[in-house]
Amino acid sequence: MNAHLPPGHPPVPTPRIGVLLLNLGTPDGTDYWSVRRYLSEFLSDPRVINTPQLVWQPILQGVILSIRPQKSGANYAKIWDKEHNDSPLRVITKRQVAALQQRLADHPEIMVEYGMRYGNPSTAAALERLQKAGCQRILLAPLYPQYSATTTATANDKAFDALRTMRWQPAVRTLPPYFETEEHIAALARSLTEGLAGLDFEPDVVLTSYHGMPETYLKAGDPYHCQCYKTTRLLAEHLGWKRERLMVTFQSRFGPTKWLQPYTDQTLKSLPGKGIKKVAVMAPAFSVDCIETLEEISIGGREEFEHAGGEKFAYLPCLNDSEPGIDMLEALVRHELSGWI
Ligand SMILES: C=CC1=C(C)c2cc3[nH]c(cc4nc(cc5[nH]c(cc1n2)c(C)c5CCC(=O)O)C(CCC(=O)O)=C4C)c(C)c3C=C
Ligand SMILES: [Fe+2]
Ligand SMILES: [Fe+2]
Repeated sequence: MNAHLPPGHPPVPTPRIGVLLLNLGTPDGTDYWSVRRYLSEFLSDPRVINTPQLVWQPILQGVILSIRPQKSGANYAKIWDKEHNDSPLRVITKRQVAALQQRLADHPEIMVEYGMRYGNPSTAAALERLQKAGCQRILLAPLYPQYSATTTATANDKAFDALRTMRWQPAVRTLPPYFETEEHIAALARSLTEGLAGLDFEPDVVLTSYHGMPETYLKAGDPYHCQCYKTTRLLAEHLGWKRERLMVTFQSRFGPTKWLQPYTDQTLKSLPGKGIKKVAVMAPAFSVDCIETLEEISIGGREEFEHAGGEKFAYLPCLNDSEPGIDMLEALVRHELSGWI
């Protein structure tokens, strides 16, 4: 095609279609400065922290970023992927990209990439790669099943910020929240059933532990809370379980304000006293295992539960690049690309 271009004309790539998996991001290392850089970018996002920047930045840059990177860095070190010397969130996301690219092999024009909202690889760099490779149509796929302004919206915002600067801007679509889709619920059900089959005990209850958020965000209209409860209800219905076999809790509290309740840590501490001594925990707000699941729940939650008298504890991994997880991603992506492929 380029053979007919006049001298000096920029090359014209063959048109392709991009699928950009978007996730939250993670530090480049477990050292103080890597974690500080990441947390500073993350916690400076007004979609995440609603306090006016004039008030918030001195608190963040002064108090929080003096202490938290050390504590978080030590926690990241507990779960760091030694083989790849990288964060599990990035390692698993890369595997999702490779698996999805393979599943879409019947469409060689599709190019799958990933970008992070905070840290590396940035959303802007990923979009530039896609655009340079000739992707004139791009599906932005924030990998958060439940919508929240603190996750889905800010991931899309970041992508749109980058698109604003492009002379040849691709057409874009965004993946809607997929918490209630048949594909998502079926994937969770399969993953849960397979996870339970691998245990040497039958849990009295399964906790569906969702990342929390300040209660004020719910009151301001963020639908995340309701979408979490609906995910669990649909999962119970799909499995034919009594709803009480699944509990909804919220984890990863940050700061002194009231967050969505019931809290996962307090629930785990209280269950043994109520005679519930065997539990399994899954985390359906996370598409990929990360510090919040591998450290906070699988290590910390287990300790809290056992310390309170719990006898059996299992953490069931996220969908990650498992077969049910990639089946789901493939189906969601093919659906969203309809008319383009
Ligand atoms: C006000 C603070 C936070 C809100 C609101 C929030 C929402 C939210 N987050 C996720 C998914 C992830 N969060 C992760 C880490 C993380 N989250 C917060 C704070 C808020 N999250 C902090 C401070 C951190 C950093 C870790 C730490 O210092 O303890 C991650 C994991 C990143 C990793 O590197 O492994 C994910 C994923 C969701 C779904 C969500 C929705 C309400
Ligand atoms: Fe978070
Ligand atoms: Fe609600």
